[in-house]
Parts: sequence; structure tokens; C-alpha cells
Amino acid sequence: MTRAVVGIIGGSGVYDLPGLANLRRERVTTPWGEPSDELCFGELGATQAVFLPRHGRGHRLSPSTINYRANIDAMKRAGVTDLISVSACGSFKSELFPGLFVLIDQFVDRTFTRQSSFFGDGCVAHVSMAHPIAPLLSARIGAAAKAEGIDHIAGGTYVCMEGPQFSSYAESLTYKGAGYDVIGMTAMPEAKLAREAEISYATVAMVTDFDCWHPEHDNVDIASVIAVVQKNSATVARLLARVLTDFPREHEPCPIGSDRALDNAIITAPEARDPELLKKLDAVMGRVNAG
Ligand SMILES: CSC[C@H]1O[C@H](OP(=O)(O)O)[C@H](O)[C@@H]1O
Ligand SMILES: Nc1ncnc2[nH]cnc12
Repeated sequence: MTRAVVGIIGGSGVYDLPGLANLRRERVTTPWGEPSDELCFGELGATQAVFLPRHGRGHRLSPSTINYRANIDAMKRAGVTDLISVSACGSFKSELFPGLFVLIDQFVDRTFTRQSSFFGDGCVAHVSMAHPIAPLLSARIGAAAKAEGIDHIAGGTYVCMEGPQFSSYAESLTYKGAGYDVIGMTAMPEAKLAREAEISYATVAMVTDFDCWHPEHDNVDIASVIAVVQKNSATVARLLARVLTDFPREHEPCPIGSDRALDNAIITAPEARDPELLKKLDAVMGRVNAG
């Protein structure tokens, strides 16, 4: 039995988590560098929660320079079993309107400047990303949204661009034509790293704009994104509070094995592994090393 600890990574406009009891902030250092900010530990009901603002308080960090490895490693060290990622996103479909929450089930990774793995020379691993979202966790978010009467839709493909510039019109039309639902700049490599760290992961993406393809809507800009996030900040807080209040005590084994992703993923022979890299992997590989 593993005690459930729910991590929450807040995106643009979500820099704290209201309502946590016994709040404690702690700077966690990791072998991968500094996380975006101090971790915020607390409880909601009987559930232990750990909150981290992805861009840091004051939104200091760009999507390209966020230390995603440090953020996920810090969550792992904090005992997080289930991680909810909150993101603002642009929409490629008229029916996905600003203010709607999309419970993502697929990603397309178009980032190209980021460290996207904990593994590498000296310890090579290939985890499955066929189904990047932990279905029970996402279903819990859906149930909480339903119980709170919050507009949401289950399922959607999020294309992660490098940024920080928004897309060109041609790019926007291309993504729309490909059938993608929403776009953002941060879910990758966050989701990949969570999988490598055997943390069940789910993304709740709040639609903030129609990017730049929609003939009847202005092109996305920061002001419009932040206006929508601020207008809906109480709704985000209410959704997360309900998820946490209703969360089971014990971590539910993930039906697609996201919490056991390293079983059969590491290909480097034990005797060929680099001890220095293994040291850095102490948290990420904790379960497999413990046997
Ligand atoms: C502030 S607009 C662009 C910015 O917002 C999204 O951030 P997050 O996913 O952390 O909510 C998007 O990915 C960009 O980083
Ligand atoms: N249109 C958009 N493109 C990329 N990231 C976003 N975050 C919010 N809206 C976005």
C-alpha cells in the first residue's frame, strides 16, 4: 500500500493553491538543478498535497527554460504519486471555447530545446508514451468537475510547441488541419519525465483563446490569456479542492502501469551502468532499485 500524495503543477496565472491546511514551503534541491520555486506542502481534507508554480511566483521562467527535470524529480522526492498539471491553452475547435477545461488524453511533442529524459548514456531507458495520461487520475478530475458543475470535456490532443512566440497563422491552420484540439508550450517534456519517474500524470488544460486561426476572434496575446485565467481562477481552485477532498487515501494502481513504467524499460546491462548517473537517478529509480 502506498499513501497517495497529490502533486499539482500550476501554469500561467496559477501561482498558488488556496485552501491548503498546515501550509509549509520548502526549497528542494535535486541532482538536476533547481525546481521553478519552493514546493508548497499542505493538506486538503485527508489528502496530502504538494504544489509548485511551473513558471515560479511572478512568472519568472519561460516555457523553454523551465527545469522540467528538477520539477519532476522534486515532486518524486516529495513522495508524489499522482500529479495534476494545470495549463492554459489555445483552442483549434470552435466548440472548445475559452473557460472550458479539457482533460487531455494525448500529446504531440514539437519542442526541440529541452532536456526530455532523466536517462541517457550510462543508463538508457525507453518508457512507453503510447498513453501518456493516467486514466484513473483524469477520471477523478472529470468526476470532480461534474460534481462542481464545471464545464469540461474528457479527451483532447494537446500539441506542445517550443515557443515562446505564439504560432504563425500557417502553423495554426496546420495544427487545426491535423485534428489537434489545443496548443500550449509546457506539457512536454513534463509528461514524459513524469512517466520516467513513475508518477501518474494528468493534464487539465483551460482554454484561454483561439490561437490565431479563428476569423471571428482576435489573435492570441498575453492579455487575453491572463484575463481568462483570472476570470476562472476561483473555478480552478474549486476543481482542485474537490479532487483533493475526494481523493482516496491509498494510491490506486494505474491500470496502464504509469506507476510501474520502468519495469522492462531499462536496457543498459547492470554492469555497464554509469555510477554517477545512477546516483542522480536515486529518486526516479527508487522503486526499481528497492527491488
Ligand atoms: C501566458 S500565455 C503562454 C504560456 O501559457 C501557457 O503556460 P502553462 O502551460 O504553464 O499554463 C503556455 O504553455 C505558455 O507557457
Ligand atoms: N494559443 C496558444 N499557444 C500556445 N500556448 C498557449 N497558451 C495559451 N494559449 C496559447
